[in-house]
Amino acid sequence: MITKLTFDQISSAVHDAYNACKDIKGGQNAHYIPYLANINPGLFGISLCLPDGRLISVGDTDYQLGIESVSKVHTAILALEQHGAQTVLDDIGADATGLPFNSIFAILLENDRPSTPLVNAGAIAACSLIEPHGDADGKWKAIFDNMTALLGSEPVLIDELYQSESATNFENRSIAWLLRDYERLYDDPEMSLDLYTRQCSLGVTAEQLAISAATIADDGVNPLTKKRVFGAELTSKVVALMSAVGFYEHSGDWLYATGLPAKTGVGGAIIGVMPGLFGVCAFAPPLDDAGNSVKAQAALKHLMKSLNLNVFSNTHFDLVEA
Ligand SMILES: NC(=O)CC[C@H](N)C(=O)O
Repeated sequence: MITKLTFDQISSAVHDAYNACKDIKGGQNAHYIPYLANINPGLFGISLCLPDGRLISVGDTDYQLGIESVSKVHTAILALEQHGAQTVLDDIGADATGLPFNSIFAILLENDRPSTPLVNAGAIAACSLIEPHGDADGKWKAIFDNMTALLGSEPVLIDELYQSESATNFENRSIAWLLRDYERLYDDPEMSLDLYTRQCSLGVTAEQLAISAATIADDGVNPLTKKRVFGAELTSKVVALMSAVGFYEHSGDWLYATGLPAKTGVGGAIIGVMPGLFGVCAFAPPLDDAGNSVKAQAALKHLMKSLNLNVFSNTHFDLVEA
């Protein structure tokens, strides 16, 4: 079924979601990363980007937030673009772990495979896969440039966050060396870990993240810059990865409740992709027990319900002029 929607109707739905959720309490900032523990828990914003580049933004959508695990999507895209879908499946995997994002147990259960580039193990493995092999500066440039192309503008490294994470990421260090032992890291472990930590420490706005989500929804063409960032055949792979594990151990519940393929980060952002329709980002720092923003989840759930959209249903919308 095709629903006709105007820009104003979509804009109202975004504003309604904001107003309905702005007073929601609950959750707490990521406490294990000192920088994130101290950011203002009251920040909240939603930004939605349409394939024609029009943006609808409400709230704190120009606040520079820590991208954290949302960056796993961006670097997975780069690994897919550089190596192809089959190599990423063979070398990393695409399975949901059903376990927390930093689970070492998941690596053991998955018979030595990192399992998916959207959990910590697979994301560190993805950084190890990025070309040019053995060249930390060259790899960082590739990760940064790819991120910039997806966002449509440059992110900014939040040095304090990078230092904060580097000083406390002992679990991720264990993951990197365990993968090394299983021959599931494809470059130097400390270098791969550092690249991962650095990409998680990039500062981006909710608006930039919505544009990157819209680039995925738009089959790899950035709706603002109009530049092709990745091959259209990769969209379904990226959306499949996000659907399978975007909310870690809560991924099934999320997808069942909302029908929105999405990916969270402990900085409080969630990006959502409706292929062909829009990319969206909601942001609020307090998290649930799985590390997913409480308020951003509520806002995206509200939005999907009021637009009557679901990736598993046959309702699509045609954007029409009023
Ligand atoms: N889920 C997340 O956003 C986790 C990212 C964080 N940098 C970590 O590795 O723990």
